[in-house]
Amino acid sequence: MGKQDDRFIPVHEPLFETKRRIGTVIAYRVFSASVFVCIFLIWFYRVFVPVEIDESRTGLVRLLSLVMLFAEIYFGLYWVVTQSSRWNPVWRFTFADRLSRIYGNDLPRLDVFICTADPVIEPPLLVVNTVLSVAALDYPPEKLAVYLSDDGGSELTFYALTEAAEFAKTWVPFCKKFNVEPRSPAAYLSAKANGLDSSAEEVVKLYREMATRIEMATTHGRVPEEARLKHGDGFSQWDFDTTRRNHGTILQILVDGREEKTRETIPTLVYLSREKRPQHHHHFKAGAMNAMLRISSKITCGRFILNLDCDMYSNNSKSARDALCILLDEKEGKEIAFVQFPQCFDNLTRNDLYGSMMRVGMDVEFNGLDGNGGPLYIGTGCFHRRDVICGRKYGEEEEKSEKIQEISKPEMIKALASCTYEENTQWGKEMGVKYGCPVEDVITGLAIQCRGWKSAYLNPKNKAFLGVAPTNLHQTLVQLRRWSEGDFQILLSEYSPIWYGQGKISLGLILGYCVYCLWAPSSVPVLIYSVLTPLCLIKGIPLFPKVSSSWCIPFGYVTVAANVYSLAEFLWCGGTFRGWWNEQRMWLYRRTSSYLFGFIDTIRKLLGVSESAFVITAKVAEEEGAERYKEEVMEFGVESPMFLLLGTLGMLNLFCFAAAVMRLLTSRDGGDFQTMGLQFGIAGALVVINWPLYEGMLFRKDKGKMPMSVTVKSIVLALSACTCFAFL
Ligand SMILES: O=c1ccn([C@@H]2O[C@H](COP(=O)(O)OP(=O)(O)O[C@H]3O[C@H](CO)[C@@H](O)[C@H](O)[C@H]3O)[C@@H](O)[C@H]2O)c(=O)[nH]1
Ligand SMILES: [Mn+2]
Repeated sequence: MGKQDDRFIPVHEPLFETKRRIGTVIAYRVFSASVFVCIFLIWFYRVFVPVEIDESRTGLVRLLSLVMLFAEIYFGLYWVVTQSSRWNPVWRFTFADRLSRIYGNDLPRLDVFICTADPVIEPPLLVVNTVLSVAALDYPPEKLAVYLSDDGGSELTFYALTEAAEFAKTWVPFCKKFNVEPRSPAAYLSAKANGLDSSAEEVVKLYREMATRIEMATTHGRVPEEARLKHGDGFSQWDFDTTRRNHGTILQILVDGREEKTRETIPTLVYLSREKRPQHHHHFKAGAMNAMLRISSKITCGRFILNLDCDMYSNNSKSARDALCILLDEKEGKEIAFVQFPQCFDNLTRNDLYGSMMRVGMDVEFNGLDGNGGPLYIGTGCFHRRDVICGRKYGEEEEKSEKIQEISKPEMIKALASCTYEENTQWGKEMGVKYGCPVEDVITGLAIQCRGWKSAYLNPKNKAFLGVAPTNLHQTLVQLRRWSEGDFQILLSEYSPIWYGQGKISLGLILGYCVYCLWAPSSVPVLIYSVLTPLCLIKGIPLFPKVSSSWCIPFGYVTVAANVYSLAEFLWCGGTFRGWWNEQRMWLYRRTSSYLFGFIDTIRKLLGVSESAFVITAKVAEEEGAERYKEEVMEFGVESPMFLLLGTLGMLNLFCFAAAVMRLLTSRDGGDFQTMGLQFGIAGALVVINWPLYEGMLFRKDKGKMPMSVTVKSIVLALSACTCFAFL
């Protein structure tokens, strides 16, 4: 150990504390047990209580009840799995003042990695705001470095970054002097929409001018000549034949904190566009992260790394200090590999039409995971230890020395981001972020935990980072398709939490991972339920016990208890009733479209029929669509197989329910209701929840309605399904 390390003297004052809510947990466990008893009764009913046989169709009825049994076993077991994330939740609280007292400004180096991939989908101005927000973190600038990885290889993004480097000289000192929050200029401006202090006016004027220049350049697709002259050495790295999929490494250190003169004003700022060649796989974001890990090791070599998506700006300048309270804690902190903050968004409406907020996930489930060994790494808003993400096992000695031995020549550093550098190395396997999975971050975090590490979840009131969530139905479903597919692939991969995690992480955490890994296959039972219930309703086949039978009680209890509980939890997390209702709709749509496609895609990949792709999520909404989103009108608009499926299921249910109600009204004794009351209930609820879909298919005229072709096909398919089933 060198002299350098004297400041890391052991301190016994804890830098954070962990709290539990014993009373709530016990109450929850009692409730949970009561639900489980009823699930068990339902299974018992399906297996042992003979179905009422209508002579003519014994075989069919037996088969149907077998299929229902399968679905209910899946639901029940999945429910047991989800209990892991509510069984033992913890909350972490940090003592940032103690950190300041102990370390002063002598904090370890922190490198921030920001990924961007496409100047159209991810506008340079948005990226630059993220960069500026972290450049102004409450952290000593000589210890902070910001790396922007541009997989789009775009001159426009580079140009925007040069502008940001200039503006940062005003912005960063301004933020620190006046304690500005949030520190993304755009977010600051919209927060201060009514009235600025005089001190801010000058700065804001500079920002607006810069924003105009960047936006002009973006709309015209042309970098201003002045900028080209000023940053000649940067722009000269673009050749006339450079395309996003074919170019050499472009590396430019825009602000170099290693040089004396810039010290203590703004952090180091680096632009990187790693080499890309058509014959080499670039491994999407994971590849970008690994290139940054290597490049930064030769420039600033921060001991800690913060990873952000290009749309996730820092909303709370204290987040780095909060994270360090955990990572630098002498006792418990030592075993924690990464600190994950929640993924929160600032572009959503109150009732969160597409359930993008993942409220319960972020305010309940992640605390539950933390109690079981630590949250997943979700790819953004996460602080890592450099050497752990690079492969260090728990128990091995950490390399704390942060001295860069010598300043390497740019050409030598650039070689680290070449296409061939990783050949015959462990990069992407045992080192760095793992390759080959659409949710590379989750599998990387899991592997870290399997090497003996824990992770921690920090969710301060003042949200640390805010990003952009998709605000239209199709994009939401596409994103969820990627996630569900990726998580299911993990389950089947060699790193499966079930067999790989066995004995390495706690049972609770294995189950915690399974909650997500089983998203894709849970599409199957939901599909069964939502197809069979309405079809059997018109054919007059009862699937559930009679309304008068006491076997109805477990079915009723499970349904009511689960929904009342989920509503209460949702409201407790700050949601609205409409928000909850929207989320229930999305619960259904996710399962019957995204997850189902994710499931099918994974199977196809296993059979070698297709390959993984990463569909980048759009960060700007088209104007008319954005208006509709504000009014919380559901957006369809595109022809998509996922919509065709949703449309068909919706129509099928509508027809069946309508037909059954007609029959009920014309019959004299209401016998159908006696035997099929629960089915009426389910089908009725489906009609109500699908209402926005019916509006989009049948009544709306705007551009966001369901395309006519999808509507027609859906109706034809639904009618054919009804007819076929009727003749069965
Ligand atoms: O080839 C690529 C593709 C994507 N990205 C970047 O990866 C980030 C995430 O991509 P995005 O399209 O925004 O995906 P989301 O669905 O919003 O991302 C969520 O899900 C991903 C896993 O699917 C995680 O990696 C992300 O951190 C998480 O925010 C963005 O900054 C992109 O610029 C790259 O750098 N290179
Ligand atoms: Mn994103």
